[in-house]
Amino acid sequence: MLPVDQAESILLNLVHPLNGESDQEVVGLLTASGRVLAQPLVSQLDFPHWDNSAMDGYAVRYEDVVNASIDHPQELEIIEEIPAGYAPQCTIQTGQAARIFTGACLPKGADTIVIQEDTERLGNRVKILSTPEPHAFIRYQGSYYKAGEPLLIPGIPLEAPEIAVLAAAQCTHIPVYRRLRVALLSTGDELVTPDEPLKRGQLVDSNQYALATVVANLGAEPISFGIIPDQREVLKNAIAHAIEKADIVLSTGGVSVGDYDYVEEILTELGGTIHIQAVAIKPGKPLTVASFPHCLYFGLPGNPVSALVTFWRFVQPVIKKKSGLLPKFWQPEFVKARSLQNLKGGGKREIYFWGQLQLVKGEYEFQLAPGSQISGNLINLAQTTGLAVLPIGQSEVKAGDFVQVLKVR
Ligand SMILES: Nc1nc2c(c(=O)[nH]1)N[C@H]1C(S)=C(S)[C@@H](COP(=O)(O)OP(=O)(O)OC[C@H]3O[C@@H](n4cnc5c(N)ncnc54)[C@H](O)[C@@H]3O)O[C@H]1N2
Ligand code: MOO
Ligand SMILES: [Mg+2]
Repeated sequence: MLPVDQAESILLNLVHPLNGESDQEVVGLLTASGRVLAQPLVSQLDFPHWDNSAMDGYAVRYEDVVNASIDHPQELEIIEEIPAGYAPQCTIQTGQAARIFTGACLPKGADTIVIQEDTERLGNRVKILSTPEPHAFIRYQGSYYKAGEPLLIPGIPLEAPEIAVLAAAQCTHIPVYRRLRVALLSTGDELVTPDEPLKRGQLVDSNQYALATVVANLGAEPISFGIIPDQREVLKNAIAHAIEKADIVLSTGGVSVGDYDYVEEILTELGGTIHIQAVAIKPGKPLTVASFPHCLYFGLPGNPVSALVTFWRFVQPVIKKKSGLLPKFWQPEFVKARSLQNLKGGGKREIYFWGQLQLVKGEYEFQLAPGSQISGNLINLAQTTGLAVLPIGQSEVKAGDFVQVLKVR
């Protein structure tokens, strides 16, 4: 059995991220959400594009209002009104001001904005009732970003803030990495689909649906191969087909030591290189990983909790890294949390307990899912947001003590 951290580093070293040139496609602003930027973005626009006012008020020359106060108001002549979107025509001379609104261009000659709350309007004149700071409320051209500098770097996920930047930069054709194709297949003679009547001994294939969900949530494209019976040749054909179609294959079941556990043998027969056969993790020990020239194959254990735990711990960072994301976006996120229950360790495997991670008064707490923490029990897996980890050699975490927790959503 490989230690968890060794298995993780083997896996991450096997990942060849998508190529920013050959694996890119172009999407629009409204379809870019959740995608990963594939090329650096540079704008030819300064931000702000023009010197402009941050407030509704009057554009003035600072020297004209330097001694203004309620007792000694400074009176200026208003020579132009400048709403947002309008290009000012006049130059402000000594003794003059322009009426100006938020976002409107600063007129030539003016260097300061006086907010309208500090003024009194008298027809085409304005009394300035207090001295502003020099350059007050001016948003200078290029003060946020100068044309030609790097704006967005490849490998970042595109969400609302980045899409706002892309829109503002008039980038309407966005180069993103293509979606990863992730094939899913469930092995097992006992399995039926959720809409089939259950006969004695049968079980619904829940893994396929769980995995399709987590894969899609990562922005990849799940390709379902359905349920494959425990028949060597049928399974071999299905696996061969999946490897051909996908960047990553996730099968569940058939990786332990039972007579019908064929996955590893088939992977070897198909020319795969086996990198991992078992990991010292509970649940999830029989995790099997093989590589093919264009595909990475994960044989996840069949038990529903084992399948999801090994997905979260090993497959998720692999999918993220392969998708083109920068390391800070694919590295697993562990947090320190106060355990609300005793967690019992022991044995030869790193133990993953499932439950809820909640932030209480600035500190994480881990609430163990009640009921049986056994890999066949998917019922108490609902609402899992974190996995508390007990390393090998640690016999327990007492209620109230801290434990490392892997965030899973
Ligand atoms: N003698 C030993 N037996 C087992 C060992 C062992 O070391 N020695 N390891 C156990 C561990 S740990 C696990 S985990 C399982 C893994 O088994 P497989 O990956 O071979 O999976 P199966 O045997 O096919 O199924 C296990 C279990 O999961 C249910 N299952 C399978 N597929 C699905 C699915 N798509 N959706 C829902 N549930 C599924 C299946 O019915 C079985 O109950 O092996 C132990 N055995
Ligand atoms: O590894 Mo198994 O997943 O312990 O039940
Ligand atoms: Mg088995």
